[in-house]
Amino acid sequence: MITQSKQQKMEITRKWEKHVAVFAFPFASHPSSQLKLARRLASAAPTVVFSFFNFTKSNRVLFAEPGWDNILPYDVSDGVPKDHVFEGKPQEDMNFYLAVAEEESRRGVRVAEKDIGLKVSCLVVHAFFWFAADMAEEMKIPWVAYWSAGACSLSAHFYTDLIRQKSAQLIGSGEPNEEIVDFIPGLKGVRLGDLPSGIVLGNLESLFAVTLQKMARNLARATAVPINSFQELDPDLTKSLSSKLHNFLNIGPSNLISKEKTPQKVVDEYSCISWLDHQKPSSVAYICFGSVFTLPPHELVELANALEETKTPFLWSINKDSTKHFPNGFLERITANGTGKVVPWAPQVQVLNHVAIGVFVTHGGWNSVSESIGSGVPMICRPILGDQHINSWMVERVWGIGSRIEGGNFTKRATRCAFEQVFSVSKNRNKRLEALKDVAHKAVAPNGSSDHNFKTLVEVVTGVTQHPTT
Ligand SMILES: O=c1ccn([C@@H]2O[C@H](COP(=O)(O)OP(=O)(O)O[C@H]3O[C@H](CO)[C@@H](O)[C@H](O)[C@H]3O)[C@@H](O)[C@H]2O)c(=O)[nH]1
Repeated sequence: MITQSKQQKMEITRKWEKHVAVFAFPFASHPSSQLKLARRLASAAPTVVFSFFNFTKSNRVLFAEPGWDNILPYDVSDGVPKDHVFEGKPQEDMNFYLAVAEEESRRGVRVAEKDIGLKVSCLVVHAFFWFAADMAEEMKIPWVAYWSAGACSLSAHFYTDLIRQKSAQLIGSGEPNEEIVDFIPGLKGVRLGDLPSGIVLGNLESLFAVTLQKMARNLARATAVPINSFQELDPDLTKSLSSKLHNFLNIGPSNLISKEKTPQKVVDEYSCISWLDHQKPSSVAYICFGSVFTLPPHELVELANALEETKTPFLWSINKDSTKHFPNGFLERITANGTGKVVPWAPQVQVLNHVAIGVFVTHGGWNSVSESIGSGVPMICRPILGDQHINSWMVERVWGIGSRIEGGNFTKRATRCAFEQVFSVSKNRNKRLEALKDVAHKAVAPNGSSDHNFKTLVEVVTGVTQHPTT
């Protein structure tokens, strides 16, 4: 069902020159990443109206702040049958939405076109929604497939068919995780086990894996494929994908885009910044596994024990429910001696930019990796799912700006080693990290590579020509 807010009804009465539909992938940090993109586009083209399709709950949070007259939120159904009881199966909620996403999107477009009185002239959708290729063709308009992560994961998915075909021989022998794949352009030497699940390992029949394979097969039909990265980070991958896709455009990282273009209020409800103000420079481990993931309880215990034993000051963003797995008395002890702070949410970008942070312990979600690079903070990665494995491989093996936890899981010994290593290096700062941070900032600055690519994207989406920034 598609709904409208009161404010929306008022905005609809305005006269717009064009109408662009944005389909968010309504899980984890994807809607917020796609709204950032919509805001950049909306501010570059103020006479164009954007209808933004997302779940009700997420729209309510994302659109709590007013100020974006030309982005109108539309709520879509989550596809979950009435009275359904969730059993905690993997990707259960995602599968319900994937089953209805095309129907909801088509219905959404009809409703928004009627409301606004203007046909949609471009589809800007999460790349997962490959069905938009058919919609755009029928509507004779451009399909812009947005990849909210890095070139490494997109590349791995793009070559799914080739990897499956070539790795059939590899998989038969020994431990498949360890097999080296040397035929993906720009990803030489990666192990099968470092590729996102659903390509050759994991459940290849799942709706999500099938969706990603269809995305890969259809992506060359897109008019543009913008990604949330900067081309200097992955020149070889960018070259390879640019030769296969139309307008493959690195337009990020979005966390460094100037505040005027995507303003957002910084909320520090749990006083993380003032706590960090009292810590020594480069001394604190910031721990966070993204917006949805949690560690298995036994690893959470190992990590907590290692923090206490090494007396490493830490700020840990973790959902309240998971804190019940902490070792006995852990919270009381760290609060009493002041070595740590545990919060259900932290203003991560501001935290990472704080001088007290020495390392980021992360799951390797793309936004977290980008934010760490943008702040020049080294990472200890413990990937959990999806692209996090390949992102973490890049962090350690290609960019040299962090390490993966030895053995893939937190143990007291592996965590101690990782802390010792990272804190000894950070005394004279990782030079590679400093260089990447600098390049990332230059890419999004006026006339930088990402700024330039974004102007091309604005022209594709809105038809409005963007001039070089003076
Ligand atoms: O206390 C917190 C926790 C998270 N965040 C923010 O939440 C986002 C988390 O994003 P990300 O690191 O990408 O993790 P996920 O939310 O897990 O993101 C999903 O989407 C990403 C982009 O496609 C993928 O790379 C991930 O694997 C996938 O899980 C970041 O912007 C963080 O700054 C906060 O601000 N405060």
